[in-house]
Amino acid sequence: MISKSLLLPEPASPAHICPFDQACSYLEAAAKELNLNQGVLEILSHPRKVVTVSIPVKLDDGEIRVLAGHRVQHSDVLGPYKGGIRYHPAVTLREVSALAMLMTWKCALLGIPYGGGKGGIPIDPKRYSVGELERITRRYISELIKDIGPAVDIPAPDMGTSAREMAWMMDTYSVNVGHAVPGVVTGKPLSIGGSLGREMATGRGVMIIVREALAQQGKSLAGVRVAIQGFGNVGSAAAELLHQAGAKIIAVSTGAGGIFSEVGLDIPKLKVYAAENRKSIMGFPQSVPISNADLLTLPCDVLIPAALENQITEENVNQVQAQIVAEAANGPVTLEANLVLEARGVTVLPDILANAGGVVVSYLEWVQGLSYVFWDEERVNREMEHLMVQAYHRVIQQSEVRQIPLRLAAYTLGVGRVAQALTDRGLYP
Ligand SMILES: NC(=O)C1=CN([C@@H]2O[C@H](COP(=O)(O)OP(=O)(O)OC[C@H]3O[C@@H](n4cnc5c(N)ncnc54)[C@H](O)[C@@H]3O)[C@@H](O)[C@H]2O)C=CC1
Ligand SMILES: O=C(O)CCC(=O)C(=O)O
Repeated sequence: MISKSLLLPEPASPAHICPFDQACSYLEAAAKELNLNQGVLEILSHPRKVVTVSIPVKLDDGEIRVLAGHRVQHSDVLGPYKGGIRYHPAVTLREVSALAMLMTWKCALLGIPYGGGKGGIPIDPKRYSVGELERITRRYISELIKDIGPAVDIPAPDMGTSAREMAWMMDTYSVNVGHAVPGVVTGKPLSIGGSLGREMATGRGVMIIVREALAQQGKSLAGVRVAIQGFGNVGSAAAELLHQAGAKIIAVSTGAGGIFSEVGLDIPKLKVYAAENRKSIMGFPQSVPISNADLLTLPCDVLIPAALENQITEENVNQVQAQIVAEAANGPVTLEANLVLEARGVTVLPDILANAGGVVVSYLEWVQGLSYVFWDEERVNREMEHLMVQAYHRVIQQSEVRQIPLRLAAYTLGVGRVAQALTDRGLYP
């Protein structure tokens, strides 16, 4: 039995589904399948570095508040730590640590030369003004100056952050070191070295993986009924591209609830509606309201959770009707629910594969920045699609050869690659 993590506080209560314990369980299953050395497993079970900083911020009304900012660096065996920064009230050190570990396997699975990291601040960004968010972001990055950098640790957007925050981060880092360093973050605006295609990349990757999974069942995207939880960066891009490919998006949601249409939602119009209504989708013409809970159990072909972790659990898994669950979010299906879905023959496309389009285009952005040559969007999308499709087929092959489910197949590929590199490098002597 491994000691989970010496570096992290215990979860709040035994009943709480701890994302870090879940991530360790998946790692242990992969280690068992690979017959991995116990010492290697022990190393991979621990984040290499855990940083928590205080972020004092003066709010617009003069109040001083001190926030916590986390950055967890799980592994840099294959290259610089890589992963997004999340602004959400539910952020905890254990959640960020789990997400950092997932990034390590994701980058390894996709064959891109990065380790895994993740950061987060437990705030609801909707409750702060733009000025307050800028001050919070700049102070957070100032506190992390020595821990990040284009060859060290490269943040990117995650829930609650976007190109805007990446620009503030790039500027703060650059001012601190005395010269412009665009490569310190990815997911930046185009004006400072961002890549065409990054904004839609995670959703595009989800569409590609769903398309490949359907093709394997002899089906196409045309007419397939899809329900999507979360209509942010990932959910809305996936919805748009699936809609373009002929799928029928029957339901989408945000944290405030969802909307349903039996004939399918007009996604381009919905995107305009949400942009005009401060991201709210409620009241969209020719739709009826639906709760987030009901969305997950709708009769549909493909279910895409694209918001938070732990959305499909032991409690609701038996009501899930989709034949394909594509994990656009990180960790939306719990360990127990995953077992139930697998036993029922539902195809679960695991997060480290299904949502890897974002980090792949982050990598392409970094490559373009380092080479000072920028590509057109068609090339970015083509290169990303190539890497995603290759990874999909590697996972399918691993699953068939070892007779294991797709998640375990993906994990064995990611974990196996890192373990090999760790051993070749000499186990961090
Ligand atoms: N942005 C990226 O490039 C990547 C994001 N992801 C994952 O995708 C997921 C979504 O991220 P983004 O789209 O970037 O975030 P976002 O902040 O752009 O959008 C999040 C969406 O989820 C909704 N939401 C929040 N709480 C909810 C709840 N309790 N129930 C239902 N919906 C809720 C929000 O209203 C919003 O529509 C996260 O799990 C993230 O880690 C994964 C890979 C890359
Ligand atoms: O683009 C990146 O570097 C990371 C995206 C991310 O945080 C994720 O894949 O979960």
